[in-house]
Amino acid sequence: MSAPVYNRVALIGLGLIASSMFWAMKRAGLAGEVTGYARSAETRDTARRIGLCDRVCDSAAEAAEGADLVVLCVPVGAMGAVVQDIESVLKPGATVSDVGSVKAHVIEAVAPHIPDGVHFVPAHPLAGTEHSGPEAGFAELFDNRWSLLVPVEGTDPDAVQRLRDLWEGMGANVDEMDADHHDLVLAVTSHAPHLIAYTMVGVADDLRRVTDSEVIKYSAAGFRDFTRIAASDPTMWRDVFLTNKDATLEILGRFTEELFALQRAIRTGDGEHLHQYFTRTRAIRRGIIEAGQDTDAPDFGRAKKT
Ligand SMILES: NC(=O)C1=CN([C@@H]2O[C@H](COP(=O)(O)OP(=O)(O)OC[C@H]3O[C@@H](n4cnc5c(N)ncnc54)[C@H](O)[C@@H]3O)[C@@H](O)[C@H]2O)C=CC1
Ligand SMILES: O=C(O)C(=O)Cc1ccc(O)cc1
Repeated sequence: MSAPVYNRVALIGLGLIASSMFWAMKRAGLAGEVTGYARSAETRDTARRIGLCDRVCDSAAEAAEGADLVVLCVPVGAMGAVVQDIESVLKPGATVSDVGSVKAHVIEAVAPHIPDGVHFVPAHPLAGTEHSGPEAGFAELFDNRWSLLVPVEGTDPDAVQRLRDLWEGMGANVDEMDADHHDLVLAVTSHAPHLIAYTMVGVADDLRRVTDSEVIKYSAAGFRDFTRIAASDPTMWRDVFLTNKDATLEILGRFTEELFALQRAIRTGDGEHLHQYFTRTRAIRRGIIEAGQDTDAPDFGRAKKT
């Protein structure tokens, strides 16, 4: 057990990430008391029933009042509204953080509502599953995964270090990045791939009407991964695409160009083009493995502990 990093932590939005944070903090004794708030009474009841949070509150302000760390764990599009509910109760010296999958938009929506004397340190754990809600979380979710901190310029280094201590205590490896770079990297590694998975499952579903259940019955591993990813929470992913619009469109534009080139190679029988392309992508995968950065799970973001 470590010494607590924060005496009081408030989790706003009790879904997969908040519940995993709660169990991970408890596992390592990182917080004295953890309060929680969820918008729906049903989620709050579930949280109370399963012992998620030391105290489940009926408003975000009640949960955040007196907290040393408040973590916004709601969909990216809801962050701005949630911080407005709590801004008047934030304690001087407290830190506000978030776990949103997009950073520039969250900073734009949240930073104007952070009172003087309160620190704001945005974060993003690169770990998740296709499941959501208060019962989806588990203490090991962040073990040996990256968590990215995205502090705005001029942020108190002690506040950043303390949040780093918390994430490391929850098992994660921590790096710092600026918001625009984060959003571009995530568009390539997470956001565009999710959109492609959604599309591929939609296409297969259309086809299923013709081929009956064969598409699912005989699906190989690649397609199974697509169906897992495409089962992710619709609200969360709608918000990701609407708030990381420019970077996602940039990557999708490049993707479409390459796809058209491959499509043309197939149509014209240009085996040389296909072979060269696949040789290049195979070398990339092998390079990743040799560098010790392999993902050893079908999901995303595992990093080698150094
Ligand atoms: N699911 C994943 O794999 C990952 C998600 N994230 C980010 O973490 C955040 C939370 O995601 P999850 O825990 O997966 O979601 P979730 O769907 O499991 O939980 C979200 C919670 O926020 C609540 N909520 C929704 N709108 C709200 C509002 N307007 N006001 C108050 N509460 C509201 C929901 O009722 C629910 O309790 C999102 O910003 C997401 O982008 C980050 C890393 C991985
Ligand atoms: O389950 C998967 O494959 C993921 O990609 C999990 C995930 C989803 C969203 C994030 O912002 C970070 C990680």
